[in-house]
Parts: sequence; C-alpha cells; structure tokens
Amino acid sequence: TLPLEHGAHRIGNRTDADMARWRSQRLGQFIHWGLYAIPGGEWKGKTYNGAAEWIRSWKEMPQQEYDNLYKQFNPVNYQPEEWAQQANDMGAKYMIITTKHHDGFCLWPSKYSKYSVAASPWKKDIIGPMVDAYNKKGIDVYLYFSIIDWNQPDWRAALKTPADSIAYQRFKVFVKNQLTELLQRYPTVKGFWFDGTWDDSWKNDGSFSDELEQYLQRLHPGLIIGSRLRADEKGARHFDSNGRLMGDYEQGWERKLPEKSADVHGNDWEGVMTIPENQWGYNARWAGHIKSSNELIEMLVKSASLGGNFVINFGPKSDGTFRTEEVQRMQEISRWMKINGSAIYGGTDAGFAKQDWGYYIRKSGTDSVYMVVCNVPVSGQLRVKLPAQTTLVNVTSLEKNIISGTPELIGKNEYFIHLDHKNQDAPFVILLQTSKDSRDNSGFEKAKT
Ligand SMILES: COc1ccc([C@@H]2N[C@@H](C)[C@@H](O)[C@H]2O)cc1
Repeated sequence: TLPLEHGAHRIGNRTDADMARWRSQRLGQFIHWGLYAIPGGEWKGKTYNGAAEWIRSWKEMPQQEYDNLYKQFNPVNYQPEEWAQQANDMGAKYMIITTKHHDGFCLWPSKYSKYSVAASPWKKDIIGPMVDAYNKKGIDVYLYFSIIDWNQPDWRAALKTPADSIAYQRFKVFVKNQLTELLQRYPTVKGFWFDGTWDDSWKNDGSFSDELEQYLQRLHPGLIIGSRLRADEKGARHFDSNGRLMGDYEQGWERKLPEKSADVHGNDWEGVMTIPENQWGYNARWAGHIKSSNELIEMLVKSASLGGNFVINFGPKSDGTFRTEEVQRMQEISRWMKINGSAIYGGTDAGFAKQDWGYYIRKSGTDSVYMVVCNVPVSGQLRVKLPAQTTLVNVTSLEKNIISGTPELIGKNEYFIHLDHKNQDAPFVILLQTSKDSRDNSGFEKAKT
C-alpha cells in the first residue's frame, strides 16, 4: 500500500452511537429547494431538458436573469411543520436539506454572502424553522452543502494562473466560514452531505479537504460526513489510492443502487434517489419514467437488505408546497411503512442466499430475518435456503392471509413456504425466527398465519 497522508484514516465502519443511529434509520428524505424551483425547468416558453436545479447552466438561460431570481423568492405557503409531519408519516428518520446548491443561493442568512434569503422578499431564515420542525418530530437533519458556488467570484473549477490560486485561497476560507456558521446556527444537525467536489480545484487539494473534515469533526464531534467530500493527495475520491473508503459511508450511490453484497464491501453506504429519472429541484413537467411507490419501496428494501440507507428526493415548488405526485408517494409509502417498517428499521444484510422472490433483511444483531416478497412466483411457493448451522424455528407474516399451511421442509435446511393465493398489490413481509444451532432435525413448529 502507498504511504498516504490524506487517504482514509479509519479502516472499517464507525462503531460509535451516532453512526449506529444513522445505520438503523434506513429511510431518509432528501429535499432540493432553491431559486431553481421558480423557473421549474422552463424559461420564456422553452423547456430545459436537464435537471431543473442546473437550469442556470442552460445556454437559453441568461445567467444574470437567473441570479436575479432571488428577488422573487417568497414561499408564502412554506409550512415547515407540515413538511415535517408528512415526512414523519412517511417513516423518514432523517432529512437532508439543500442549504446551498451550486448556484450559491443560501437558504440561511449567511454573514459571508449577500446572496441569501436575507436579500429576498422572504427575508427570513428558511433552514432554522425546518431543522426545528423536523427535530420536533424526532427526525434528524443533515445539511447538503455544495462546494461549487457559481455566485462566488473566487470559485474556480481549475487553477490555471497564480491569480486563480490567490482567489481560490480566499474561496476556501469562505467555505470554511460558511460551514462553521452552519454548525453554530444549527447545532442539532447530525452531519453534512457534500456535493460539487468533482472539479480539479478541489480534487487536487486533498490536504485541504482532509483538514476541513477533521476541523469539522473537532468543532462538532460525531458529525457524519460521506465519502464525497474528500480527495486524497493523488486526487482519488470516495476510495483513496489504496482502495480504502474515505469518510463515514460510501456516498457515491446517486440514482443507482448496488446489486449484491460484494458491491458494497461491508462498508456503510447510502443511496439517494429521484422519483422521476433525473430531477432533484422542482420541475414543472416530469418527463420519462416516474417511479411508483412500489418501485421506491422495493429500492428501500433492497438497500436495507444490502446494509445501506435509502433517501428519496423531493423538490418543493417555489411557493413552499409539494406537487401531487410527491404527496401521493409519501402517503403510499406511509401506509406500507406503518405495517412493515419493523423489517426496515435496524435492518441489515442477512447473509442468506438471494432468491428471486425478493429480499432478506436481518434485524441487526438478532436471529430475526425478514423476507420481503416483491415477486410472487406463479408456483405460489417461496423457496428459503438457510445458511449452514441455521435452523428455522418459526415463520409468521406481518399481515394476515399471506402464508397457507405449514412450510415444507425439503433437504437439510431448505423450505418451501406456500402462499395464500390472494393477489397482493404491494411487497409483503414474512418473519423467520431462526436459531444458530447444530440440531440436524431442524424441528419445526406449526406456522401461525
Ligand atoms: C455532473 O453530474 C452531476 C449530477 C448530479 C449533481 C447533483 N447531485 C445531486 C444530489 C443533485 O444535487 C444534483 O444537482 C451534480 C452533478
């Protein structure tokens, strides 16, 4: 291995209480809200085909006109208590809010930038009331912060001249000041979600990103920061030049999920997902495939089964309300989580052989393994193959009328669970009580349905 000064400083997952809490939460809510919600992907009758929060970079968008949108930011229907209530109903245990996206507009009245809500008709702090409302519901808050800042004259994507380096030096002080300010203003936040760290200016400054992370940890012990912040001294990101994960969890799963356990190497990880194919900020016209609640639930289940968190993104409108499709999904997921949430919270990789009908999720630290069935086989029976030395003690379903009769034992530790032929319209959950013992007769009590 290479001697790295600014590579991973820890091998293996964090074992502290803050990280254990994050790991148990499993379902998060991402919120992308800012000036980009005003155009909502359209400008002067034309539709922007990119992600709505990137409209400033569209050739049809005069940047000065975009930058002046702050004069229209006035979310008269913004009700953070309602936002928190609906997130709580959905079953989200943490929320990530964009304090500042790439456009540099700050949703808090920053001392270090004029380009904030303080200059808008709204005038007031957006972030504070949101943090308070979510915390009051017992939901942890993480702050999304973009290192890229198109509004800051000292921002540089690359350092080409000595003047660039002097400007970028000022920019780094600005970044550190804003992050310090955010922690001082919102001391209950549990971590940062960094973005906009792919440019050369940042990638080639691994020592700064490392010092910054350590500075933030000292300022706010226990802070949780993903792998997207850091670069090592050779410009490697997420995984250092020795292949070791930097930060507290793998933060690269954006609009995509790992397929199997081997893809995550036992690391903590988090997947963030849009409901449309690729829109984070509000876009008036959702095109392409819009994920159903069942699709989002299956992604949540898959994430928990692979030992990771799943965060669903929402893009509120400029007035502070949510679009119908997003409210609908929060309500449908809420219904599912109220019945099946016990399979998700505290869930992790069960280490069982994957079957076609769906996913196994182990309640961390126990012998309870949930089966979440997403693909009911036409045979009407679910095959369960237990790892060696594992005995099946009991089988129950979280809802009634799922299992018919007693599971059939075939071979040493294989079972067929027969299903009640009701056609289910959502994933359903069966709980396996197992035990690690060498009894080879695998005695089996009658399954209770
Ligand atoms: C260069 O490609 C991207 C893709 C997405 C992003 C941002 N990350 C997501 C979490 C959103 O904030 C999106 O704007 C930035 C650059």
